[in-house]
Amino acid sequence: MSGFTPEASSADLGVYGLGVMGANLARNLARHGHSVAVFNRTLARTERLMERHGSEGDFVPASELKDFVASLRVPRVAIIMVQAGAGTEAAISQLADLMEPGDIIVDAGNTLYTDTRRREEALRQRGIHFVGMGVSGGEEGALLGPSIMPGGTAESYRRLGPMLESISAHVDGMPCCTHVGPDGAGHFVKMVHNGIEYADMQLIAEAYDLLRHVGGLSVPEIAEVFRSWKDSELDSYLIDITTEVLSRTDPATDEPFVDVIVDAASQKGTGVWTTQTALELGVAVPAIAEATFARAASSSAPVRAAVRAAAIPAGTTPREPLSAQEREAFIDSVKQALYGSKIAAYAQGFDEIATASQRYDWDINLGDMATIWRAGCIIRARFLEDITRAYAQDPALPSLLTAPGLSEALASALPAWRQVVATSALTGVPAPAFASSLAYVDQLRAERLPAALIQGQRDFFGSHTYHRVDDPEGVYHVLWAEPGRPEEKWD
Ligand SMILES: NC(=O)C1=CN([C@@H]2O[C@H](COP(=O)(O)OP(=O)(O)OC[C@H]3O[C@@H](n4cnc5c(N)ncnc54)[C@H](OP(=O)(O)O)[C@@H]3O)[C@@H](O)[C@H]2O)C=CC1
Ligand SMILES: O=C(CO)[C@H](O)[C@H](O)COP(=O)(O)O
Repeated sequence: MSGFTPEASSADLGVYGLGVMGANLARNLARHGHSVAVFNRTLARTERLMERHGSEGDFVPASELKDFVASLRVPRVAIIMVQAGAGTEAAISQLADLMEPGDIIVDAGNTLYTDTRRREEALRQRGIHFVGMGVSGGEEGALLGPSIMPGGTAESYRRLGPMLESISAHVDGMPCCTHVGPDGAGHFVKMVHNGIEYADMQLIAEAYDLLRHVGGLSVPEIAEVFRSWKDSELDSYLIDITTEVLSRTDPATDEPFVDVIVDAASQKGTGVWTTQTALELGVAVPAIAEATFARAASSSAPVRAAVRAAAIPAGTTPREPLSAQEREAFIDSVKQALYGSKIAAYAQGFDEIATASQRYDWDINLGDMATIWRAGCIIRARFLEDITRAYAQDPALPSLLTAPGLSEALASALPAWRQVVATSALTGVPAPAFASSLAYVDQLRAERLPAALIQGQRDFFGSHTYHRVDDPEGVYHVLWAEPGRPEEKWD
């Protein structure tokens, strides 16, 4: 039986959890010259890392957690990269019992920011810095340079920052890592990153579906369309990987690979958290919510089967093959609808971050968030350069929809976008995220909303009161049950 007993105080920092992300994060740190203590609950993973990659740098493996902690130089830094929920809770509590005031525990997994706030406060009472840190980039990003979003104290960032910035992705020499803000700010921003990721993926999937079922394109043709969008404002990692997935043929059946995958999208929770949190904060994120609901709807197999069996008719417009000219025009319209929807989805995500930053006094720099998402992470895209520029010009931008450049792009996309949403409704090829993103823009640009009627209804049934346009601060109520229905002004 093998076992590792490391030398005391021999490692710069440690990684606890050597699964997909943890192992690659540890390798990335070691490859950048840091001596990295490594520990995993199941020893086999530590052994595998050492066997396969032990020569890549200065690893300090430990079989026992107490030896792992003892191997860290003071003040100790331990990065946890384990399953969210009970696994993370267990790892934090075990580490905290072995650490001392001044030490730093980093939770680098996807964790709900309210848990991070709670843990940060509890560990602060014990003098231990707790850092909730978002990491994005998947398996490859963790190894070659992720986007890193650390929260916690400024003091902990002074110790962590240089190590994290050394292993993050870089754009024009700038690291895709910055101190996001105190306590749960880092995990909050990672959560919204994932919410935007859900929306972006759903929008791309809707574009694919419309091109296939309305445009009549074959899967390889759609792959070529996506490939050509790389030379446009839509250039992004998610478009790249979509092209790869659509270009694959299943070797067993010779069918397009996408046709052999069960059409039920899974989720691990970050889209739900982003949507729930937006509801709690009172921020509208319909594209993110719609993307999350679309995954749920796709996975409701019995409900889908029952409704399919009910033979509810499809759209009323006959789906005749488009002429070559119509096809090209439709492809361009879908492209514009995708870009317009994407701007709307990012605007929603940034709005959610801005609202939380105010609520929790985090002072998050939105321009910095766009900057660190330009490379390394799943939502990396050319378009993030525009967002970075927009916040550089006006850090207090009320909405990305109003940013110079983006508002013009939105305006120019709108006619085609409306056509695409109308076509989706008429043909019955669903495009919920395209439609809700469009409705979001239309709501925000409207001079008057029917919300006034809702206020009237609320006042009628529940005396919930309303404000008048000629006295916006005053509180009014109509005595609906009394003759003549007089209006009262309340103090
Ligand atoms: N995969 C991805 O693309 C990304 C994942 N993340 C986040 O990173 C974290 C790790 O994910 P990933 O590497 O994919 O997961 P894996 O499933 O590959 O690895 C899970 C790790 O968690 C450990 N673990 C589980 N339960 C416990 C426990 N009770 N006590 C101690 N250790 C435990 C496992 O140890 P053992 O070997 O003993 O089972 C293993 O090391 C998650 O929070 C995830 O959300 C973040 C960004 C991207
Ligand atoms: O954090 C990530 C990417 O940024 C993880 O890959 C996460 O698991 C993605 O979410 P889901 O599994 O719900 O699609």
